[in-house]
Amino acid sequence: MRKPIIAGNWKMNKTIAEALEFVNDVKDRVTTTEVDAVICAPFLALKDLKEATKGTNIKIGAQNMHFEESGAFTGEVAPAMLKEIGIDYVVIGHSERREYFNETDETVNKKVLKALEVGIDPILCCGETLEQREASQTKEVCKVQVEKGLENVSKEDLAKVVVAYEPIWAIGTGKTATAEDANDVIAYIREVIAGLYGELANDVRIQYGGSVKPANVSEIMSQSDIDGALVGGASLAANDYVELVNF
Ligand SMILES: O=C[C@H](O)COP(=O)(O)O
Repeated sequence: MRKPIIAGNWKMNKTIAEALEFVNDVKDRVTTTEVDAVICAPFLALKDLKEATKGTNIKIGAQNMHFEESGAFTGEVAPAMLKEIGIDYVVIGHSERREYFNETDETVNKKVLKALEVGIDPILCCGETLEQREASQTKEVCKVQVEKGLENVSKEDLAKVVVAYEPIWAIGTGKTATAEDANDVIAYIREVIAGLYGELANDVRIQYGGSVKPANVSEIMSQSDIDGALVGGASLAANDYVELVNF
């Protein structure tokens, strides 16, 4: 049985003060232990958020990290720096990072491997553009991104990886893939993982992301292969986050 995982991805939103106000508002309302409730926040707020959520059911994730351990990489954050403050998850290869910060399948793979090595669970993102969808390339694009992202991940580590399927055209646009469409692609992604790891693919949690909100989360979560959601915009409002997690 795969434990559902609902992760808010705040992107470049919320100061430390705003982040703390948010968790203080939601922490007593995120009581379920049947769902992994995660907040992926900007780097600066992570340490304070970890402290503020101690003893609660909320887990904290970063939105990126470098794959090198240390060195001359101005402006970057190393895996051990996140591990030191107890970060639980790290989003890797979000489409915004691929588009605006030149992330490639190769760097994504290096980051996935490094996260696993230091003991942080990676959320590996994949998804197609509108152009690719219209050219019926959705599955092929996801296949390549997932296969390359998982290269050299051991069987033992596989279940620590969360995959997030986010069709780019559905991110922040208000357009959602139908729950059935999303499930179809996610079931296909599971087949791709099964092609690499056999039955262990059944232990991998795969999220859907793209305009998920309280009004559509239960329909999305009722699908057979969808194990969670990676939520941008709607995760910024405390009441919405609580509703999402308690879908
Ligand atoms: O990481 C989250 C996704 O990019 C979805 O963002 P959204 O919920 O604002 O569409």
